[in-house]
Amino acid sequence: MKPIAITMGDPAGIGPEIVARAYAQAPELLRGTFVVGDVACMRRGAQVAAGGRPSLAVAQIEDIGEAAGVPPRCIPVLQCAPAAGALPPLGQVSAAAGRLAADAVLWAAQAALRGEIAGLVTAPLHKEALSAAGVPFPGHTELLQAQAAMHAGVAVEQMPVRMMLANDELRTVLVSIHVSLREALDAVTRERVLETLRITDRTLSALLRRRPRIAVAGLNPHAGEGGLFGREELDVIVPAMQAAAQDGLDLHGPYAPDTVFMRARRGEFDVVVAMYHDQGLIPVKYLGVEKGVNVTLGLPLVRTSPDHGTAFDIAGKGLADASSLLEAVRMARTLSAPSAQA
Ligand SMILES: NC(=O)c1ccc[n+]([C@@H]2O[C@H](COP(=O)([O-])OP(=O)(O)OC[C@H]3O[C@@H](n4cnc5c(N)ncnc54)[C@H](O)[C@@H]3O)[C@@H](O)[C@H]2O)c1
Ligand SMILES: N[C@H](C(=O)O)[C@H](O)COP(=O)(O)O
Repeated sequence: MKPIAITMGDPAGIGPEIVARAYAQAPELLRGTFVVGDVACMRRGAQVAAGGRPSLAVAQIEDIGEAAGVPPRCIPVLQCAPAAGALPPLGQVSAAAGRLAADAVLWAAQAALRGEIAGLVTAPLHKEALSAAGVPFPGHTELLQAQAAMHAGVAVEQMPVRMMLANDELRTVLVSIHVSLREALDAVTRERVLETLRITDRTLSALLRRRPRIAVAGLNPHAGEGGLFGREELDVIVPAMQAAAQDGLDLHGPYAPDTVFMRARRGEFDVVVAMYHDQGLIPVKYLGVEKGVNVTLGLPLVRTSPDHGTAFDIAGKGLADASSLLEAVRMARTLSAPSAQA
């Protein structure tokens, strides 16, 4: 079994401390993983996670093969880029921290695309810090899409990906992600909705080993109420669903966005396709940021992440919960099992 890489995230945030806490809380689950990032930042994270007790040791490894030889209760860390000159201050946006976070993700993406690791679990990075570091992508999803497209020698448009957020009760897949709400409305096109339905069906069929029951949220209040409150359902979403239904997809809706998540949570559907970022993510995060996992669908590699961000307000205070990161590791293991490959 190939190892899973855990990227450290933005070192000014809670990334390093939740990674260290995960190794302390769940050593069995973390067996066969290693961290990609900065050794000094991870040592600081391990001390924060220990909260005054002796912290786990951080063992610097030089290559992937060394991870398995690290003694128990040590965190294997691969220094993927030159070490940070000074530790980035906690809780602040900085280009230096954004650069360290990006370097780890780029390293792990390349390793995954070369087939050297089973997948990557990404601790949260800060999008403003990423931008300050000159990285031309808003988040992991777009960065990984670009890396995968380059690796495959195709244009980014030919490597369509989608964000899924999932917990035990609810899954949602988004038609668009890191764009303004105005742009998100323009992104509700027949082609994008159809592509989202197809990616959702393909990935969840592999995961569930049966066709998923896909509910589609409308865009407008009450899913347009027959055209009274907007026509996107009639003109865009239904035609996309009709095209997808020709391939046998199990589709339902479009339903009123304010009740479709409740219905899915009760078990009526396996997943809800949401028309934009907040429509889909609020219901999942509201159930608890400690439960959700972010999965990028459509990539030729496994990538999962906690559903929360860098939490600058609590970074370094020892308050951060590692549960979502642990769920992300569990999900990465499930998805990297041969039976789950789409
Ligand atoms: N996977 C990722 O890389 C990822 C995911 C979401 C957000 N982000 C980024 O993180 C940055 C900050 O985002 P935000 O402030 O909107 O959301 P956030 O999730 O960082 O914080 C929201 C609230 O939840 C709390 N919180 C978050 N994670 C927690 C944890 N593990 N334990 C305890 N409390 C926790 C925070 O303290 C804060 O009060 C932004 O740049 C955003 O884009 C990154
Ligand atoms: N949209 C995600 C969320 O709000 O949880 C988050 O920004 C992470 O995005 P990436 O996985 O692309 O970094």
